[in-house]
Amino acid sequence: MEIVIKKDYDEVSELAAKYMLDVIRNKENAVLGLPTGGTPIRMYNIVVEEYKRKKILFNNIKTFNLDEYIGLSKLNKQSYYYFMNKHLFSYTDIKEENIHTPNGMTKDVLNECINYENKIKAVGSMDILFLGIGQNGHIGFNEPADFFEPYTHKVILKEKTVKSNSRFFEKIEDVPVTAITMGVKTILSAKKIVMLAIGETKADAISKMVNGKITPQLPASILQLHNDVTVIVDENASKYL
Ligand SMILES: O=P(O)(O)OC[C@H]1O[C@](O)(CO)[C@@H](O)[C@@H]1O
Repeated sequence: MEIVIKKDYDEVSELAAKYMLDVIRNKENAVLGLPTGGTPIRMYNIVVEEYKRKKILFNNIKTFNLDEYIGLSKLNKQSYYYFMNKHLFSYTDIKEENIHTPNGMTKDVLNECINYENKIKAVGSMDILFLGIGQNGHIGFNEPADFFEPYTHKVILKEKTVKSNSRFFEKIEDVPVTAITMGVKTILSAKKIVMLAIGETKADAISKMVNGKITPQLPASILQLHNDVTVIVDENASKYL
């Protein structure tokens, strides 16, 4: 695991964006795995700026998002599909059929999970996957648990996650308590993984992920098994390393 400590959010975002831009420049039909949350927003801004300077194209890029809330439609402002459009896709020439997020409105969640997993397998593998990390060490929506869930699955969100994500909603009761997420094997199947973490609230999870034992109680620790992971943190998130 390569750890890169940067001064602040801007520097973390610039390096993360560089990883994304390098992949897009070198492979016009690259497959990107993408996160939501507050952390990657500046990275997406930088990528959009580069697109606007006509330096990159998205027309053959395929994307797979890590997760989606169950019960929120694509038109819902809190859905992760909406988030991705707002921060990245709507500025680019990406084709709608190349954008993939789990369908949170499905009537058959199990079937949707299998379909999503198959769609990822069908493209071979993600060239690069970006991750944030929850304060409890979750990746995607893989919450601390007694065992690792390998493939795309339904998850019941932890109270801490619902509370933390309630900052994006009007009131906490509006936060969905279930979601569909890639599993840990899905995540590990990406050729390269780049994790971004900002702030002291992530420092404990980052330290356990890097130096602790591999355990489903800290899902991000599974990344120790991948041979090409870069973790980009600001000074605050590196506090316990
Ligand atoms: O970047 P943030 O907002 O701190 O979120 C961290 C993590 O939490 C999630 O938003 C889900 O709770 C993840 O998608 C993300 O990796």
